[in-house]
Amino acid sequence: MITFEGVTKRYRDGTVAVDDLSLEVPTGAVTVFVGPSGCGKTTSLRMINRMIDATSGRITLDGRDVREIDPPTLRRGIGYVIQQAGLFPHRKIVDNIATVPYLLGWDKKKARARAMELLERVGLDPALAGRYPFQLSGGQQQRVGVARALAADPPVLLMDEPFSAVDPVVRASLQDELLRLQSELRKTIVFVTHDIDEAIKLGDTVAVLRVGGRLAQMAGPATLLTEPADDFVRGFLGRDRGIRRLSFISAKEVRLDPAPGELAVDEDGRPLGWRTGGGLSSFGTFDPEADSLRAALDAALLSPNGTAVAVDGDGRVRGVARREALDELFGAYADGVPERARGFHEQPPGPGGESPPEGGAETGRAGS
Ligand SMILES: Nc1ncnc2c1ncn2[C@@H]1O[C@H](COP(=O)(O)OP(=O)(O)OP(=O)(O)O)[C@@H](O)[C@H]1O
Repeated sequence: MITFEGVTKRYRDGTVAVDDLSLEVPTGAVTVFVGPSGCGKTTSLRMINRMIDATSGRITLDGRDVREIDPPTLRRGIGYVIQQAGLFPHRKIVDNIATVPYLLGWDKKKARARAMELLERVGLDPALAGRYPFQLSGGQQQRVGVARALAADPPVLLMDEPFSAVDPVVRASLQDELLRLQSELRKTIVFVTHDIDEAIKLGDTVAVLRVGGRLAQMAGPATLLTEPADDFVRGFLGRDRGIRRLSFISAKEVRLDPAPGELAVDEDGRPLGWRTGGGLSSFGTFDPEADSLRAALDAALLSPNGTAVAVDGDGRVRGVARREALDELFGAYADGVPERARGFHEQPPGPGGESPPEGGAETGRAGS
């Protein structure tokens, strides 16, 4: 665990970037620092690995004051990922990833083998190993940045706006990849962003900072959306809080009815459409085992009769969710949403999970 205990950072010119910050970063989870430009996110992050030293207060890592640990030793246990990856331009990808193992004195063969393993782990083609950074796309470079930070298997990962220089589609896939990696690796991650949607998607816990480096609220994303502490947090969260909250409720709880005869299916039981006058109309699907209530609602809205089609992982019809069944759950959660700790946070679709089932359905899958 990392703790901030009354941490203040005053720069030489008198700017107070962080003011009496106290919070706990739990082990094995993603904690996001989010807030407007200049609120002290980067300063807070860099005080953890002592790229910046606090003026007063104390930061501990597993109970030890980081000031008692010499910076090179401290940083060996802390991976660091920055915007635009910060790769060494004259080193091949494989050697970029192996930077820390080389520094640690690993033999070249072992370090390179580790780099190749990580290249695959972050979803890159091993054939890219021999290229130079300029020969990779921005998204690929960011993946290399993540691989490099993971090379020596540090328990802690600091990520400073790592995905903000790429376009929204690439950014979403990098976020999904990080969630997937984290479900295997369970690192202690501190992630800085100014994008509240990214914070809500990635964070197990989200710390909202206000300018002046003061903590406005720290909570799980569902609580943040349900109970913003004040007008600043409410304003920062923006619109659609009610809909976005639904991403934190599993669609498992939706009551299913048997599929009616109006729903046409193919020979494998996959939906084809709702029978209307002369043909088939559109429909939306959701997988109750994997999707959220938001995805189920979206699926209902995609069907002209307001009924969502529930499918299994292979896209076969399991039943239907009528609007009344969805409304029951909306009512049940009107006062609050259980945190991810209660067992659900919509995970990114698995490989191939984004393609609609055959028959051209629009799926109700909604990003969180
Ligand atoms: N070396 C420095 N000397 C003086 N002031 C600084 C220095 N570095 C940062 N600051 C100031 O400290 C405050 C916090 O900066 P910081 O970079 O931590 O914020 P941030 O929340 O990460 O911002 P952004 O989202 O724009 O990157 C800002 O007012 C900034 O201008």
